[in-house]
Amino acid sequence: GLGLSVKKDENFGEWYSEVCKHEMIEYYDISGCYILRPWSMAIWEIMQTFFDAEIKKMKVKNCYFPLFVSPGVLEKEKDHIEGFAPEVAWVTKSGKSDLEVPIAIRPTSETVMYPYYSKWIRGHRDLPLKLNQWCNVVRWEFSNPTPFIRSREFLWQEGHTAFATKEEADEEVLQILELYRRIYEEYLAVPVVKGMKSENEKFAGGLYTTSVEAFIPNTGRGVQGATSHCLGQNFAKMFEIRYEDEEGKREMVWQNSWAYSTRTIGVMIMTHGDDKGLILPPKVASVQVVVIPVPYKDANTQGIFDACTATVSALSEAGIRAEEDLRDNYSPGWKYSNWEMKGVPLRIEIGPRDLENDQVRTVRRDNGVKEDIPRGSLVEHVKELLEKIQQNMYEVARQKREACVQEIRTWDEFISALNQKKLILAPWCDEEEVERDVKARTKGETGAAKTLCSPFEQPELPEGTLCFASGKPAKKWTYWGRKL
Ligand SMILES: O=C1CCCN[C@@H]1CCCn1cnc2cc(F)c(F)cc2c1=O
Ligand SMILES: [Mg+2]
Repeated sequence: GLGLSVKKDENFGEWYSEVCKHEMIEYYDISGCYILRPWSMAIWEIMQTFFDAEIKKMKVKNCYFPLFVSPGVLEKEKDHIEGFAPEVAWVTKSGKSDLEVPIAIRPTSETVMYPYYSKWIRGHRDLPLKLNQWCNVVRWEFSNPTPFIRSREFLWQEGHTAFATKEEADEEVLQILELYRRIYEEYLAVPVVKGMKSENEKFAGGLYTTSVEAFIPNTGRGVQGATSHCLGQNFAKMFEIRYEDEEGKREMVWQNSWAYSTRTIGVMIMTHGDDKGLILPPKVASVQVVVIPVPYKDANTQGIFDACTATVSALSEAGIRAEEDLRDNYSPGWKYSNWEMKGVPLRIEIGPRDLENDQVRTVRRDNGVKEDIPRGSLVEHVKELLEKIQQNMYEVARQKREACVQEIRTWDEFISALNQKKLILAPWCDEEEVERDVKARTKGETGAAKTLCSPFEQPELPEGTLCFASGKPAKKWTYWGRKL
């Protein structure tokens, strides 16, 4: 049928899968792989256009490294790879014959790129080196595949930069993190928390990891939105990436790496969708306004169609992404449901009365509000409406997320909040052993609780506040929760 077979609050997993199938993705015959159809690819491209322009302002250059990794190099990284080894996909044959040596498919590109960073970086004039690539990566994950959120192949950008000083690296980590916040909050209308990952949750190969964290109220689960790592000099040591400084001394470089992926689209769908389907934030909607004729038996049908076409061209000339749906084999009602399912943020209806009054009827997808606006002030009205929709979607999502935040002080309060699917803010002693202990004590079929991040914006931590889990003096406020 046309509608969704389940409600978002009743069966979130099934709801999400059905919503995704309304032209965002198609399931593929290899488990964990999905087809990105134009309706979602357009979202990826709009974000890419923004982010690519922003990193170019930061003097980052795009490049492209091979998909294949030779085993020697991949295994060079004992510590950070060993945990990931089961996820690495290998090419072992070509045609009928076995390859002499199996070749890995990149799950991330440090080991592909850094041998060449070592070759290219000789003197301090070669720094900073700032490269990015837009590509796919493959991680043969075994936990439940979810469209956009967890797939065996996904699209991302991965930035890899090298500096002479730690100060430069530290600064860039936060500049990139701010871009990730903007992608989520300004484009996807999804509120995120900026913070530092714990020692346990950070990228093991790096020095520290910062991230933007989202939260899905329906499931009470946190989801890592994007990461920006400072790698310190760890990879410089491993790959001999040194430069000759002004005094002729050979110094190791300081490096960062940072990524966001098509997971962003899944977080947006989960955050905004409702029981009528997708709701697209106007900033990332490939069709922001759909214009639908409402002909009436003997009324001036051609006049109505012409008004629709004129409306679309007026909006398009103003830079608004508008489309008319003049298909004569579907009723207006069917079209309303179809475009609501696809999440088009604003609908314009033009019927006989609208024609007479030289007006159009607008209907917002986010809150259903209808408004008749005169054709004369169409463009500025629609621009205003799209901005209001964008802002409203963000505010609503932010209020829903804030309603889930629970500040706790004791273990019992922690467990109770966890069972109520809350986003938990707790005073923590910041000891790795304690985080491992919390994971162990909260393990269950719905997954253990772990730290999401320690927010840069720290609430007041009164002297003498104790860690909720260990009873030791708390050092910081940290968000905890189950993860998607
Ligand atoms: O997260 C980023 C930003 C972009 C560049 N990479 C870093 C760290 C990636 C961490 N990571 C994440 N997943 C992995 C999966 C693997 F199979 C594997 F061999 C290695 C990794 C792995 O290193
Ligand atoms: Mg992983």
